[in-house]
Amino acid sequence: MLNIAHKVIHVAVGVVRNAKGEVLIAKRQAGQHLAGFWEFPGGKVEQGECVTTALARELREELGIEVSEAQPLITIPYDYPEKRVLLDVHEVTQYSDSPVSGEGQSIRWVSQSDLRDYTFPPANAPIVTAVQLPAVFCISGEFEGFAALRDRCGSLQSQGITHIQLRAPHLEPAEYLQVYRRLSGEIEGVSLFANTDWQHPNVSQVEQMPRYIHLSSRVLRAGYKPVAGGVISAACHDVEELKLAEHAGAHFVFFSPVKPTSSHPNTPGVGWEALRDFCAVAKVPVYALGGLSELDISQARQCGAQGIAAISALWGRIQ
Ligand SMILES: Nc1nc2c([nH]c(=O)n2[C@@H]2O[C@H](COP(=O)(O)OP(=O)(O)OP(=O)(O)O)[C@@H](O)[C@H]2O)c(=O)[nH]1
Ligand SMILES: [Mg+2]
Repeated sequence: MLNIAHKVIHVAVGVVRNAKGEVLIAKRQAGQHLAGFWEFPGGKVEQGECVTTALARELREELGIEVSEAQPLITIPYDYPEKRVLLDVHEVTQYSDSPVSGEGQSIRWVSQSDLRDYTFPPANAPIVTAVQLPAVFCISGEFEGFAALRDRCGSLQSQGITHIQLRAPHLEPAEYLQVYRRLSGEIEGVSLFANTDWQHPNVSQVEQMPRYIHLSSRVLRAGYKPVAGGVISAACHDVEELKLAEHAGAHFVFFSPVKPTSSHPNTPGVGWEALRDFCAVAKVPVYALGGLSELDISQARQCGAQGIAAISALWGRIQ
């Protein structure tokens, strides 16, 4: 059994991409912990070493590359039966030399979408999610009529937005689903999340659930757990809701409000330190939400978030 007093092993892990956007993975070798699983390269942070120095050293040893720039992507605390690890994952944004197998391990370049075909250690699922998610997530604001909604989403897509949550509290449930389905069919290439706040889903409705589902905190607190198979996001305002979200199988969450926001004018922002504390305990990627724009991505990342989500800053921006 795991001795709770066991020291947490701090591990520096790197997401390395090539010019095609493929990600480098390596196979753990016989004799290593979790032998046979694919992993992202990296290794243990030594005593007195900072995580970025450890990352550069491990990637030099394992792949023969020189890392000159890396950005935090996600931290994952995870308890294996035999050890506790903290995976401190960084996106390697600049490196020199081509990666080669430095320790006899198999290495492979894999497209983002094919990562799902590989078997990673149990702690790694959120890394795969984080690699596949963008830094910016749009939540829809007001719109008048379907054509305006579709055009706005199309415009955002042409500006590089790939993930949108359809938030339309003014629509009745049946109309919401109709608009959602029609829009999904017309904006290919965008992952469109259905906000379940339009109803308390029950078992019969689960059958026709969209592939991308967003759970509002009200739905979360009602104990709703979607059937497996879709991609699930959830809204959280505190760690209690985070635990509910993780229990419901959420692949990623939104944490709000980081700053005061026009959609919730009477709620003060909780601030960056609260975001940092939240991200430190989250086992899934976190989007900072509330009064933020793309100018806040770097600060959000420094706090351990995946990036920012926004209504006002993105929805109003039409080319
Ligand atoms: N590098 C790496 N380690 C991971 C990942 N996922 C995961 O659970 N781990 C765990 O993190 C721990 C430390 O990683 P490591 O074994 O690569 O450390 P290392 O390079 O210093 O290896 P060594 O002890 O053989 O010298 C291991 O228990 C490993 O199973 C991952 O994606 N990459
Ligand atoms: Mg290693």
